[in-house]
Amino acid sequence: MRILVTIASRHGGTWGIGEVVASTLRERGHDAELRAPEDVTDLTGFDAVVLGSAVYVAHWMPAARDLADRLGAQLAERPVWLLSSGLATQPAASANSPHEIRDLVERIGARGHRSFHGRLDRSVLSFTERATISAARAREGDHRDMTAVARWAEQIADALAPVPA
Ligand SMILES: Cc1cc2nc3c(=O)[nH]c(=O)nc-3n(C[C@H](O)[C@H](O)[C@H](O)COP(=O)(O)O)c2cc1C
Repeated sequence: MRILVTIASRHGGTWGIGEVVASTLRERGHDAELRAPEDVTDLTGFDAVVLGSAVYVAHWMPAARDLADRLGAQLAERPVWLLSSGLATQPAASANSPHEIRDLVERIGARGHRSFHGRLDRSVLSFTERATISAARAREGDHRDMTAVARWAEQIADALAPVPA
């Protein structure tokens, strides 16, 4: 199947998660394309979509939210999986606007949503970002679990092409 993996990322950490999703889907025989949401204008030709975003100040990035708004009807016609990447240490239910994700899951009938730990490198942050993050107790470093990402992508690959009984 032809699968679009579209990921909003500011500093590249979530994009790297998207790369692992796309390469895992390819290893499982799918034709996966990785694109930034702002480069996606139409879903024609794609059989399924993985849409994801880094989380900043409790929200998905505008480019990912904008894609969900612009192409909501087309997303609703296809199998869609959502992913978020952030460093929130609170339980998922009290962090990162779970109601927004829940609304989106319902609106487009997404098959699922998965949160993955992200990456924080203070040296690449802007002055404003550093000021924002200093109030939070976010741990510096790369906390991405690419094995877990690949496993999740394998489940998507299998759901789209079930092994015949
Ligand atoms: C200014 C700033 C605000 C952030 N806000 C959140 C947040 O609200 N929730 C969260 O889980 N992670 C938050 N993070 C952590 C990022 O989501 C994490 O670093 C992520 O991996 C960044 O992805 P990117 O490299 O794709 O941009 C924040 C990071 C920064 C620098």
